[in-house]
Amino acid sequence: TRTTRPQRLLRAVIINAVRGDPDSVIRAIDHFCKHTEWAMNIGDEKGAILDSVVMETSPSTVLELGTYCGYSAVRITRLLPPSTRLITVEMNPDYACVARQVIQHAGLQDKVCVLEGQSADLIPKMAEMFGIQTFDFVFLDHWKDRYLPDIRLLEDCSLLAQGSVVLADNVVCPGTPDYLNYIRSNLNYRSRFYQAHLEYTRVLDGLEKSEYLGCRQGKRQ
Ligand SMILES: Cc1cc(C(=O)N2CCN(C)CC2)sc1-c1cc(O)c2nc[nH]c(=O)c2c1
Ligand SMILES: [Mg+2]
Repeated sequence: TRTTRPQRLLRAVIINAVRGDPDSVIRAIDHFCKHTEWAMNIGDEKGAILDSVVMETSPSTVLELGTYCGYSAVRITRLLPPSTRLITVEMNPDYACVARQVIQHAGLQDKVCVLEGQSADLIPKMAEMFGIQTFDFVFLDHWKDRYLPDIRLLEDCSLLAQGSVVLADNVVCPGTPDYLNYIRSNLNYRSRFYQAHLEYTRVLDGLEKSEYLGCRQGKRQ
């Protein structure tokens, strides 16, 4: 196939969404994925849960790991107050290129920084790069095997504060058992599972929301 799936998704956004209207971008991507071609955006069912967690957190500093085509970056950023920025990390340059165009079509380019590179390399530089201390909200949606090492790295870099919220996609499908075991048995977090379905399918999936309680000791027995 001449074009890639992200490029075909971008074309659907350009054709069907109103420039500057984030909700129409979200609708155009969901329509494309339901009726034309499945793609690994969080989607509308889990997206509504993401929206509610973002709104209840009302974060000032936001980090997303795993941009893909920018769908969740648009979902999150459209809910943020004017002065707040989203930092989103994507290791695949082709995905990052499409995401920047999707985000621009939504009119949110001034509120989103798409960082190309590996989360493991970039997390230690975040505080210095952006002049921030901690993230109020972190969305994990990059790769199941990186959730656990990256949450540990965020802790080690003191990038989580008491009250910080970490939301993880795909904890059932494809599944992140090591991350779930860690976060649910760790006294420094209060976790809650939101049952849902894999985007655009009837396959079971879910989101895990974990509030960082600050640095206590020990593990739950
Ligand atoms: C690539 C893929 C295939 C899945 C699946 O079970 N499939 C059966 C059903 N058919 C229809 C689709 C394909 S689930 C999934 C996936 C979904 C996400 O939300 C992801 N988020 C972040 N990073 C990922 O690697 C990621 C992968
Ligand atoms: Mg996902």
